[in-house]
Amino acid sequence: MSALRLKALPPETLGFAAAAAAAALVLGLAPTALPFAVQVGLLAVAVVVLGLPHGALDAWIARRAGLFERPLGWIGFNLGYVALALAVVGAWWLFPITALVLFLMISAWHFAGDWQDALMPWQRMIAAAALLGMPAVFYQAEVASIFVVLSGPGAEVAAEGLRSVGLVALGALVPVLLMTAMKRQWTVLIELGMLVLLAVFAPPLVYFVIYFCLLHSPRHLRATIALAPAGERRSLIAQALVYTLATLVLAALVAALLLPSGDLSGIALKTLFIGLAALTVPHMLLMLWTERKQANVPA
Ligand SMILES: CC1=C(/C=C/C(C)=C/C=C/C(C)=C/C=C/C=C(C)/C=C/C=C(C)/C=C/C2=C(C)CCCC2(C)C)C(C)(C)CCC1
Ligand SMILES: [Fe+2]
Repeated sequence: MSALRLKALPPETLGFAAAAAAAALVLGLAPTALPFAVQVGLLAVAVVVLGLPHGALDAWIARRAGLFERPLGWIGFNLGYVALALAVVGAWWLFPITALVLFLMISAWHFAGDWQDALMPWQRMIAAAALLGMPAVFYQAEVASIFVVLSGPGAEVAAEGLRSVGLVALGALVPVLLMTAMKRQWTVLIELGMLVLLAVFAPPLVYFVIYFCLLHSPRHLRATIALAPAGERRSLIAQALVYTLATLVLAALVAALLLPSGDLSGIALKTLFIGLAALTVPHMLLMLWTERKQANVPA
């Protein structure tokens, strides 16, 4: 067996694995260490600081890929992005449970991209289904009550469905893990293995925050920054900052207009996840478009 050299692993794999191991250990020993309101606070801060910036470079990616060139094109891109995001918020308002289910499906597709270069499409599908399904397998009541906050009574059905998907995906993940071990794909093996461990020991929001903010977002950010010429990196960071702040202002406005006052965790949870769902649609469409363009397939 070839030696596993930690230095050869991508930095986000190391950071994610270390955080997952620490969280699993602490929460395994003291399962009630993090009250729900603290988990929501953690999620909010981490998503803003580490999660949002990975989409905040979308305008830069779009320009680089040739989606627009002139200032008018830039305005059109921004308006189109916001319009798509608002359409998702509208759809959630009208059809909350269908929107939640679609969000889960689109997210699985999007997160499968984290293993684009390492796994075959069917393996990626299993990995993504397990990634989203595992919290519902190990913490069904918690996932059901989060879904009810997001989409109202009746959304427990989505948690039950997700649990079934998670159970099947967990079974199917075993041969995928064995194959990655046989092929000595240590990065994927560590990431998927630590996800399983984390899903068992960490409550769903902590699980999600560690995956999304320490693996998904940094991987995407690192790939984007690597594309930029060294001289452009400063302006890239400035852009990420401005777009992140703009997103916060927009989210606060939409939440203030649409959400009735109530308990703070519920409002924060709704703003965060419905906000992420809203941003996912334009964010993912852009990723799809640029991938197709790179692969030279007509979009
Ligand atoms: C460019 C632009 C902008 C910005 C943007 C951004 C900043 C973006 C971002 C983006 C992003 C940042 C995205 C994200 C995504 C995310 C996702 C996709 C998520 C998902 C999730 C999930 C699916 C979850 C699930 C769950 C729950 C809910 C509970 C528990 C359990 C579980 C985990 C299962 C603006 C608007 C300013 C303007 C225009 C242009
Ligand atoms: Fe993403």
